[in-house]
Amino acid sequence: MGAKEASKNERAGPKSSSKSKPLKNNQRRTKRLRKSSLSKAQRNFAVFNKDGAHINKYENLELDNIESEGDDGSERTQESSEAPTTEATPESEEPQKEQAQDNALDDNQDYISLSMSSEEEQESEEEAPDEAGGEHPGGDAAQPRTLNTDYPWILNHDHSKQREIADWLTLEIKDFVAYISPSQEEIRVRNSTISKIRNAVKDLWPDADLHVFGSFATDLYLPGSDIDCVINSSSGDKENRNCLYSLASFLKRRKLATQVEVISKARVPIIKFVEPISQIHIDISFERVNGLEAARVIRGWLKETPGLRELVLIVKQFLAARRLNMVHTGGLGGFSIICLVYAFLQLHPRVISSDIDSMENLGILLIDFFELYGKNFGYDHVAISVTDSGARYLSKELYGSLQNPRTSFALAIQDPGDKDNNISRGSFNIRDIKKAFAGAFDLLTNRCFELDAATFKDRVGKSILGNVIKYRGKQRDFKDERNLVVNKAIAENETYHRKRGRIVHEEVFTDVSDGEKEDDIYTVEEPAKKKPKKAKKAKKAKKETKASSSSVDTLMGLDTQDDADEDGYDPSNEAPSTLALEDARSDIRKKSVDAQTKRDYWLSKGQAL
Ligand SMILES: Nc1ncnc2c1ncn2[C@@H]1O[C@H](COP(=O)(O)OP(=O)(O)OP(=O)(O)O)[C@@H](O)[C@H]1O
Ligand SMILES: [Mg+2]
Repeated sequence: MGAKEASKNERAGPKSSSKSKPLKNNQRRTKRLRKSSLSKAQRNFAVFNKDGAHINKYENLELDNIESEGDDGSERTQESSEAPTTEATPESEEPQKEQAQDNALDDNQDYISLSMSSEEEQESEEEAPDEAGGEHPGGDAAQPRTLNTDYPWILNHDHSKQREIADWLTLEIKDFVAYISPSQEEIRVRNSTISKIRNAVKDLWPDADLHVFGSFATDLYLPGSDIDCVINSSSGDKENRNCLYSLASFLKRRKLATQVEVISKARVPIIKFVEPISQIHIDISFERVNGLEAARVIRGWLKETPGLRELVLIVKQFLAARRLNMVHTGGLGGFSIICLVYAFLQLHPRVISSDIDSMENLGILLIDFFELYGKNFGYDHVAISVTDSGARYLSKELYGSLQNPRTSFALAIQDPGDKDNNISRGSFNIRDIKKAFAGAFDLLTNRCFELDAATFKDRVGKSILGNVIKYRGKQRDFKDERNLVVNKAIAENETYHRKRGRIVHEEVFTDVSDGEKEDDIYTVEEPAKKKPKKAKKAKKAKKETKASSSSVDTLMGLDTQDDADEDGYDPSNEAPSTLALEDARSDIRKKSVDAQTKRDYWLSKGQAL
């Protein structure tokens, strides 16, 4: 079956006659769960819990050991080619298939298996003690593994007495986020790591400065996340092969870098290395400002969007645990995850109409997120646009630059900093990502119904979130100490933007260093012969194609007659140039809210059953 055909079937949604009976039961359960969350009335789901479909598919799986990639401690400098940006070949999909088989999931192709979650976890052999004395989800006492090691966030945090199962899941999400949020020490280590590298960079190139962007500059990092940096200089000439190698060997000589890789031929040339004291992975790119601008935009989103940080961290961990977070293997990178969750919250009918408070309904929202992007989203036709002031759906037909030339079944997210850039174009393994989301929806809802039907006694020590996420690694405290230590990456990014006032793309150099210097003596490597700087590629002129007659339902992948739009609003009829205007955008969102409220389209589609 071709990608498009498969996708059409997938988009048929819950009303498709091909849906099996258990799935219908499952959908009914979900709807009830939502009602439960909204009305806060106690409901009994036991009647839906008789088909055994709730059994946790992960429970009997042995944890697979990550084969460490280049962690032999040896330093290496290697030339890597550009990461693939097109759809997966059958060969490139093979490792994940093998992994799925290793995990005995071959009888359950809907789910993507769990694996170890982060670099930090690869190194840790420690097992968290079973302080809560709880059982593994499902309560199989014969499990050979130490209990609770996969979901340590429930230690001493028992929510099993919650009347509403959805509230239990919300509280677990908050616990998970507190569990993996950084301690003072972790923030200090990141700060000092960056200071050391910045000082070294300034020693090597006095006209340059190092800035941090990515998850450290947005507070969206997991304990094992890398730090993304960029070096900008007043001469603007550091993005070339010679400079990359000079910096790599300079950092090695100063013992600031091990496991060094120079990737000079990629679209965005970088050097990658591990800082030996902190063991943090660092990526350094050169002479560009878009990441610094994106960090500011994302922090703005975080301020105005309750629940965004929580859901992003959960989805990040969810994908990391399945190795679906690495763009070079077709996974979904951190930036794409942020945009997906932001768009989801910005366009969620009940969030934008203030029907629900996001922070009090994280559980329901997580389930909705998995349902939307796992089951209902129309990947073939819909692109996602996120800007510094909101999100909207675009018709792919209107935005040719966001389309994948090889397949229509691809995630398309418009870069907030460049409307012609699809930031998720490298995520060619969207099929597995979608499957993983769909599987998580089923597992989470089934788990909710199972526990709702259980006695309070039987619930003790159980986890809902643990059905889809695990976290293994050094045991952590539940300390979110971000308010106790300044995150220097954020402070410096704010300074950067204050100094610049606004980003001028031609002038990328802004010095925000605090004057810290290292005293040690070093030898600056003689720079290799300079090559003429490559002329920057001119942006491709993109012609937006004619407006199509796609309806909101088509865009949402809910193209059914019953869901026909009552108010006739069709965003695809809006001229893209108009859509880009601030006023028009808020107008569109308003219209969109009305349409969504009237038809309550994807969220409430099942409540009709
Ligand atoms: N495809 C892309 N197009 C443009 N910019 C990108 C793209 N991918 C990443 N970036 C830039 O790099 C930054 C870091 O991206 P990354 O995917 O590492 O996310 P992250 O928030 O740092 O997550 P993680 O903690 O997983 O590393 C983004 O904030 C963005 O500025
Ligand atoms: Mg990053």
